[in-house]
Parts: sequence; structure tokens; C-alpha cells
Amino acid sequence: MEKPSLKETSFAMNMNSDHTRKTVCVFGTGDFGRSLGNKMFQCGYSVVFGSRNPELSGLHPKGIEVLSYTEAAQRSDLIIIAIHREHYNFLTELAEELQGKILVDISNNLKINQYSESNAEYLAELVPGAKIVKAFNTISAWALQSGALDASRQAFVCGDDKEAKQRVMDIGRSIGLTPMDQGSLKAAKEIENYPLQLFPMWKFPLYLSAALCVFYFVYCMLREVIYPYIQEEKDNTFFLAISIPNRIFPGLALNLLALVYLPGIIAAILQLYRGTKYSRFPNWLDHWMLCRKQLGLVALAFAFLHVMYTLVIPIRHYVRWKWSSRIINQIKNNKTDPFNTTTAWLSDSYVALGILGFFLFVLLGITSLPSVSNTVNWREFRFVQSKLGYLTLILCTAHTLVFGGKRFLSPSILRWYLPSIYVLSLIMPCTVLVLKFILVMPCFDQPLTRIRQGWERNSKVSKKAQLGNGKNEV
Ligand SMILES: Cc1cc2nc3c(=O)[nH]c(=O)nc-3n(C[C@H](O)[C@H](O)[C@H](O)COP(=O)(O)OP(=O)(O)OC[C@H]3O[C@@H](n4cnc5c(N)ncnc54)[C@H](O)[C@@H]3O)c2cc1C
Ligand SMILES: NC(=O)C1=CN([C@@H]2O[C@H](COP(=O)(O)OP(=O)(O)OC[C@H]3O[C@@H](n4cnc5c(N)ncnc54)[C@H](OP(=O)(O)O)[C@@H]3O)[C@@H](O)[C@H]2O)C=CC1
Ligand code: HEM
Ligand SMILES: [Fe+3]
Repeated sequence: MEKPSLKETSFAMNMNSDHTRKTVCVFGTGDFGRSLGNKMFQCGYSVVFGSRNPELSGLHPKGIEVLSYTEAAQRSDLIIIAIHREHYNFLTELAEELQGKILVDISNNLKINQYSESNAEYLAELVPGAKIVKAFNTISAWALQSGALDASRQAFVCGDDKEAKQRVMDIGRSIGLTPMDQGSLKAAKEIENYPLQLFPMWKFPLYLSAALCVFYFVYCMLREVIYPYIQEEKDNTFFLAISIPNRIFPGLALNLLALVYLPGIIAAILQLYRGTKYSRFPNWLDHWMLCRKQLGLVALAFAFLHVMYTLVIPIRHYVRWKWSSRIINQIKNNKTDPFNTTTAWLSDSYVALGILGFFLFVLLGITSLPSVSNTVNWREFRFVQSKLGYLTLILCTAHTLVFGGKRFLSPSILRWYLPSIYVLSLIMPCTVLVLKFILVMPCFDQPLTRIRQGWERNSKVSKKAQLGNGKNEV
């Protein structure tokens, strides 16, 4: 995060200069109230605290007054309520004092959707005459105290009174936050749920890759370690260090990459089937579509691991031993293996395809960085993500297909009827590519394009559906 420049800061200060002289009141001298109050004080606001025990509240810089809640409320028309929701009751007694004032609700809950209404709406019910603004709940007390705001500086703000919201956003800006207007007080619930979420969009990609990882691991163990041990009494356990990871990781990368592009195809099939784009997708598909970025980044991480593991292949003891024993065998038999151009072509081609695929993979990753995606327009971004994304999938699939080469479906590679792992890894990407190939054929592409431009096959029915009460209809 960059710090705001001097110019920006002074701009913010100028914008707020008429408010900076106004006093801000903070109810509650707990962790958050104290941090926010002290920060505003440092930034030039005059701050007064309201407390149950004004005489006991120490630890405040000179110049900050601590008064009773009633006295403090009289000193300002903007009051930040730094109190837990469970203790809001006493505010009803101050209702008269708080009439027409701006009350800033900064509270969080312990659980998502803990109460039926948001804390801010509850506050609005308790003090009907006040102008309620929800703000600052996404900022932590610790971050405010430590000065360096290392997590997000975004402070979501919402409220029904525009002027009140503007005042609160000005305060946010002048203490170094980036206020984001989220609309009316109805948005409070979402804002309150926000800090309780833990990487929501990463959950599905991470669980999915963990599950696939376990499956691939068991599969590889069966084929590469247990089978040779039982059939030939060979100890291949050292495969656990490099060989097996270098089968699991590329397989995962390829499958997760295919799963990034599969929901777009399912969406297209659904839209073609329904003949409209105005029907909502099922929730699972919606969620899948929304976490494609995270899915893609996890895939990129696995591809990166595969590349690292591949780089060390020539220095592995096992590989060097295999090479030297081959040479010794040739000497023993007094017979050199002839150079095979086809094999050389296949081997160079699959590595080249892998390198090109990986290059585009990294390019996708780079364009997903906010600092890069902010500099390209919507069409450019879609071009990279969608067109180059498919090209990446084609190259990586071709890399694996050519690597498999002739051995591919030969029965000799089956162990306990199990084919090599790359054969399994190819099922998903090949399916996605075949479906995409079908969808780009004009007989499907043309109606799909028209549907996406707003055309409806059966507009009467879909209008009914739009007006109808179906929860799934927009
Ligand atoms: C390394 C890496 C990084 C990535 N980073 C990002 C990223 O930063 N951001 C990101 O979004 N994705 C990211 N992705 C995921 C992926 O590249 C994009 O989601 C990509 O746009 C998917 O392309 P698509 O052609 O399948 O589908 P889409 O581009 O979604 O869509 C195909 C068509 O469907 C239509 N469509 C899409 N959604 C809807 C909808 N809800 N309702 C109606 N029509 C719809 C569009 O009009 C479009 O014409 C990343 C992937 C990887 C591998
Ligand atoms: N801590 C954090 O990082 C963040 C906290 N928040 C929100 O800020 C609010 C305050 O949190 P925090 O400062 O951590 O909590 P604390 O428990 O540290 O402080 C709460 C304060 O509320 C006041 N209070 C008023 N009535 C009561 C009562 N009946 N019982 C107990 N206390 C009462 C007290 O101040 P006094 O003794 O002066 O009356 C007390 O110090 C919460 O709603 C929280 O969700 C939001 C974002 C981050
Ligand atoms: C710099 C880029 C790359 C290089 C140099 C490279 C190289 C290799 C090599 C040498 C192998 C054979 C490994 C072995 O003998 O066990 C291999 C296998 C494979 N690669 Fe790559 N690769 C690259 C990128 C990728 C990418 C981006 C993907 C997919 C997203 C991928 C998917 C695979 C798969 C699925 C296999 C088969 C694994 C198996 O089952 O053995 N590769 N690659
Ligand atoms: Fe930054």
C-alpha cells in the first residue's frame, strides 16, 4: 500500500478544514473508541469522549476530554458509538439528547448474520430521530494505533442521510482511510458481515485442490510405490520426494485450469437452453463463476511448482544412474542406440509447449494484479483472460498429450488396470476444449451472442418469468 502523498493529504485536510474545527464525540473508551479518538485528535479534530466512568478513563493525550455520556453528547452533533451492540440499550435514555445528530455505528458481531437486522438498523430503531451512518467497522483498532495500516484501508460507509454520510467520509479520508460509499443503510448488514469472512472466495478453490491432491496422491502411491513393491519387491519410496509431487502438481494445475473455463461453458449451455440471459444461474454456478480468479491463481501456483520440480530432474541421483546404466549397457552390448528424430521432435515439442503454456499462464496471473488490471479496459481484460486463457489451456493440454505420446493408451502402462495419472489429468481439459469447440461453431455461437446482447427466444414467457415470483429470476 502506498502512503497518500503530501499533496493528497493536504487536499484531504483542506476539504475537511471546516469540519476539523468541529468537535467529534466518541462514546466508549474501549480499544476501538480510544484508537479512533486518538487518531482523529492527531489529525486535527477536537475530540471528546463519553464514558460510564469519566474519572477512571486514563491513557488519553492532553487536550482530550472524557465526560459522561450525556455531557459528551451535548458537545457535538457527530457521535461515534464505539460500544458493543449488546450495550446499546442505554442510548434510549439519551434519545432526546441525540435527536437530529449523526450517530456513527462502527460495531461488528461475532458471527455472520448473528441478528435478524443489522446493528446500524437496530441503532436507528433505538434512536429514531438520529441520522445513522455505518462506517469504520472494517478497520481494526490495532491498525489505527500502529499508524501503518497494513490491511485494507478501505472503509465502507453507508447511510440514508447524504450529508451525514459525507461528513463521516471526510473524517475517514482525513485519518488516512479510503472511504467507499456503499449506499443506503440497507447495505449495513453486508458491511457488518464483511470483516467476519475469511477469504470467502478462496475456500472453494482450496478445498477442491486439497481433495484432488489427496486423490492424486493415493492414486500415485498405488501405481508407483505399492504396485512395484508387491509385484517386483522394488522400493520406490524415494518417489515421494520428487517424482510423485511432479505428477500431482502438474495434473492439478491442468485440471484446475480446465475448471476455470468449465463454468463459462455451463453458463453458455444454460443460456442457450433457456433462450435468455435474464434468468439467474443456480447459486453453485454463480459462486463458481465468482471464484474463477482464485481457482486460476491456485492452478498457477501448482504449475509453478511443476516447473521448479522439472528443473531439478537432471541433477537427481536416480536420473543420473538411469542415464549412466544405459550408456554402460550400450558399451557392454557393443551397440549404440540410433538417434531417433521423431523422438527428438516429440520430446522438444512437449517441452516447448509446456514453456509457452507456462508463459501465458504467468501472463494471466500478472493481468489479474489490480495494479495491472486497472490500466486495461474491459475488452482488453476479457481478451487476455478469456482468449489467451483458452490458448493457455490448449497449450498445456497439448504439452501433456505430446508427453504421453504413443504410450498413451497402450495396455502395457496399466498397473492394476490403472492408467498413468496424466491420462486422468487429460479428461477434464479435453472435455472443456471439445465443448468450447462445439460452442464456437456458428450454429451455437450466433444465437448465444444474440442472447448475450439481450435477445430472448420466447420473450412473453421470459417476461412472465421476470415478473413472476420465482426466486431464481431477476
Ligand atoms: C492465472 C489466472 C488468473 C486469473 N485472474 C482473473 C482475474 O483477475 N479476474 C477474473 O475475473 N478472472 C480471472 N481468471 C479466471 C478466467 O481467466 C476469467 O474468468 C475468464 O474471463 C473466463 O473466461 P470465459 O471465456 O470462460 O468466461 P467469461 O469471460 O466469464 O464469459 C464468457 C461469456 O459469458 C458471458 N457472461 C459471463 N458471466 C455472465 C453472467 N453472470 N451472466 C451472463 N453472461 C455472462 C460474457 O458475456 C462472456 O461473453 C484467472 C485465471 C487464471 C488462470
Ligand atoms: N477492537 C477493534 O479492533 C474493533 C472494534 N469494533 C467495534 O467497536 C466497538 C467497541 O469495541 P472495543 O473498543 O474493542 O470494545 P471494548 O470492550 O474495549 O470497549 C467497549 C466500550 O463500551 C463502553 N460501554 C458502554 N456501555 C457498556 C456496558 N454496559 N458494558 C461494557 N461496556 C460498555 C465502555 O466504555 P466506558 O467504560 O468508557 O463506558 C467500553 O470500554 C464494538 O462494537 C466492536 O464491534 C469495530 C472494529 C474493530
Ligand atoms: C516451463 C514450463 C514447463 C516445462 C519445462 C515442463 C516440463 C515437463 C516435463 C519434463 C514433464 C515430464 C515429467 C516426467 O518425466 O515425469 C512434464 C509433464 C507434465 N506437465 Fe509439464 N512442463 C511445463 C509446464 C507445464 C504446465 C504449465 C502444465 C499444466 C498446467 C504442465 C502439465 C504437465 C503434466 C500434466 C505432465 C504429466 C505429468 C505426469 O503425469 O507425469 N506442464 N512437463
Ligand atoms: Fe498499496
